[in-house]
Amino acid sequence: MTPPVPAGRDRLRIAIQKNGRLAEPARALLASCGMSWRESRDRLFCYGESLPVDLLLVRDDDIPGLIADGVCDLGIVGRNVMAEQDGARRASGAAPAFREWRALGFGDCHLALAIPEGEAWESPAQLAGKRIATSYPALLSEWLAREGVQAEVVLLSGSVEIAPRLGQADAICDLVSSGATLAANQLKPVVTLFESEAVLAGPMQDLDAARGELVELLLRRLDGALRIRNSKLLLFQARRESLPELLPLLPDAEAPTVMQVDGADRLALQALCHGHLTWQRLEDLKRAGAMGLMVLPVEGMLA
Ligand SMILES: Nc1ncnc2c1ncn2[C@@H]1O[C@H](COP(=O)(O)OP(=O)(O)OP(=O)(O)O)[C@@H](O)[C@H]1O
Ligand SMILES: O=P(O)(O)OC[C@H]1O[C@H](OP(=O)(O)OP(=O)(O)O)[C@H](O)[C@@H]1O
Ligand SMILES: [Mg+2]
Repeated sequence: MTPPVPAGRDRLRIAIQKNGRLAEPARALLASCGMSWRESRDRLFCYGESLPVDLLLVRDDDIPGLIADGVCDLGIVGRNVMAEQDGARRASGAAPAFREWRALGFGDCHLALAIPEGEAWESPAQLAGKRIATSYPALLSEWLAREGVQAEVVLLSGSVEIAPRLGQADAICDLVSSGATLAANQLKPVVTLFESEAVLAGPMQDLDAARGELVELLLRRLDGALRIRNSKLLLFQARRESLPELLPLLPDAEAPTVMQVDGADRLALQALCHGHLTWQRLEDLKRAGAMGLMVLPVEGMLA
């Protein structure tokens, strides 16, 4: 394994999930910012080749703590994990030690309270004295306190949805994405406690000067990558009189570039669209007078 760089290092270290849902998208996002790595044989540490930015491959639960301890500078982790650990620190009187630096737009899910399908839901008050199974005790306890409900929190590290069937709990509080796991366990969601996605997590304060510049470069590239993630460049020609009908069909476009085509009664237009360019929209544009429509992927962008 490549030896860890000693403290006071001028390289940047980013922790990402080793395996699991966020592992691949996190790597892909960093790679789209121009990073490449040499992997160690044990695949726990990746030495940055194109930039002095190394990766630490870990369990997602460890990422906020690694940032808090200064072992790594930044991390990519679910907002749910960060908020839970932040809540646990708050409950124990510890100061906040990490914060969300950027929302990354993948790993969407939410933390929901769910009860057996056959039961009626009226209000949180009906949970008084009940047992609720969860892997998110801090977030659940904070919600119960806000609602003024006293219930028993049953801590499980996984397979939470099965707890009611096993007689371990009366309700559950767990992550939901498609809702398939709840449905398969005859549970229904009744309250959303928390909305989550993957985030870039970092310390509360800015990084020291040596690594500050590297972080700025990284954030600049990351912001560019996030901005163009769903963006497409739209090219077409049109007659000037079609513009009033065409432009309202491009509400998500940055001010389109309009050029006169030499020797023709035509304009050439170029628009960077940030929303989804559906076939329907392209057909609407064609009907409104767009000619020779072309949709191009955007590879990179620096604001
Ligand atoms: N069903 C889901 N759909 C979408 N995103 C999810 C879903 N479940 C979890 N996530 C998000 O992905 C993150 C990682 O989920 P994963 O299941 O890979 O974690 P894990 O089993 O705790 O992994 P690790 O082995 O690293 O501890 C979660 O913390 C959450 O932010
Ligand atoms: O709404 P759905 O799309 O069904 O997703 C929700 C499920 O996904 C996660 O579990 P995961 O599959 O990661 O299993 P684990 O909890 O055992 O890690 C989460 O804990 C839920 O159980
Ligand atoms: Mg985990």
